[in-house]
Amino acid sequence: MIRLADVSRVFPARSRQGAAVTALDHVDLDVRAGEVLGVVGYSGAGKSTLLRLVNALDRPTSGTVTVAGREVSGLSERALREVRRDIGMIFQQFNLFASRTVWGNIAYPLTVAGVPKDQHRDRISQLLHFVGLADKAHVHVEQLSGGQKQRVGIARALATDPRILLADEPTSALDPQTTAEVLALLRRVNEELGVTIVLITHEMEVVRSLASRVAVMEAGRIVELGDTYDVFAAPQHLATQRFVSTLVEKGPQPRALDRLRERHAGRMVTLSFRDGDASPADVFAAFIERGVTFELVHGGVEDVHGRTFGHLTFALTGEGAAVADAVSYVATLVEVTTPAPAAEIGTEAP
Ligand SMILES: Nc1ncnc2c1ncn2[C@@H]1O[C@H](COP(=O)(O)OP(=O)(O)OP(=O)(O)O)[C@@H](O)[C@H]1O
Repeated sequence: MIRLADVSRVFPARSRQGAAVTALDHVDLDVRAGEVLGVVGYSGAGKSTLLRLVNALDRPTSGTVTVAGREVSGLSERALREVRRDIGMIFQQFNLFASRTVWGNIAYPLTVAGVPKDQHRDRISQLLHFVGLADKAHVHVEQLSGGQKQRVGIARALATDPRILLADEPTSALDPQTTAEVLALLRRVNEELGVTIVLITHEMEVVRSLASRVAVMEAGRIVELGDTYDVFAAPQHLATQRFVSTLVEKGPQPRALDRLRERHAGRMVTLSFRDGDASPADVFAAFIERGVTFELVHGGVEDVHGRTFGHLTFALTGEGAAVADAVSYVATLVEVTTPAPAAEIGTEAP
C-alpha cells in the first residue's frame, strides 16, 4: 500500500555555521495493505518526516515514495489532491476547527473533495454513528472531551473513505481509559473498514494493543522491523530493547536483583519462554529430576495478540553440580540469562 525505496530527506543547514540535518537516511519500507504498522522512536528519529513524505506534504531529497501504486514524489499538486483523498490523518492535538460544530468539522473534507452537498448528510451521519457521536453532531468541538475530539478527528479523517490512515501520536494527549477507547475505535477502523494504518507513537502499550508490525527508528533509519510479537518477545536492537523494557522487563533491574539476593539464596537465572518453545512445566520437570529446588522470584507472562511469552527469574538451590547440569540442560530448551547485579554493570546500589 505504501512503499519507500531508498528514501532520504536532508534539511539544509538553517545558518551558515549550522549543519544539514539528515531526517531520513536511506529508508526502505513496505506497508502492507490492511496492516497496522506502529512506528516508534525517540524524539528527532524521523517519524513525522516519514509521515509527511507519505502524504506528500514534503518531498524526499532522494529515493521514491509510492502510495497505492502511484509515486507521489513526482505528482502535480492536482494529482496529489486525489492521492490525499485516499489518506486520512489524525493528530495528537486533534487539529480540529475549535469554533465549528462536530458536523462542520466532518463536512470540511467533503467540501474540499467536491462531494455534492446533498450527499453530506448521509455520509456525516454514518460517520457519527461509527465513532459513537451521533448525539453530538451540533455541539461545538471546544465543548468536547479529549477522547470525543479524537473521535471527531477520526470521523473527519474517514470522511472521504480513504484506504490509508496516518496517525501521529493519536493517544498521547489522552488518559489511559480514553486511550483504550480510542484504540478500540482505531481497531474497528482497521478491521471493519479495512483501512491500512500507520501509527506513530512512543507508547509501547499502544503498539502492543494495535499494531501488527513495528518499525523502530533511530537517527533517520529503521533499525528494526518485525511482527509485534517478535519485537516484544525478542527485541534485537538496543533502541528496541529500551522501548520494550518500558512495558516488559527481561529479568529484574540491578537494584531489584540486589534486594532479591538479600531474600533468596541460590543461583539466579532468567528463563525466557516463547510460543513454540518448551513450556515452564518442561523446565520444572528438568529441575525436579535433578533434585534442584526452584523458586520464582521475578517476572511474568505477557500476551501479544493471543500469543504468549515471558521472562521468569528463578532462584535455584541444590547441590552445585546438579544446579549446573540443570541450567545447561534447560538452556537447550529455552533462552537462559544470568541477571547482572548492580556492581557488575557499574550502577551504584541504593
Ligand atoms: N523543516 C525542518 N527543517 C529542519 N530540520 C527539520 C525539519 N523538520 C524536521 N527536522 C529535523 O529532522 C529530524 C527528524 O525530525 P522528525 O520531526 O521527523 O522526528 P520525530 O521522530 O517525528 O520526532 P518527534 O517525536 O519529536 O516528533 C530532527 O532532527 C528535526 O529537527
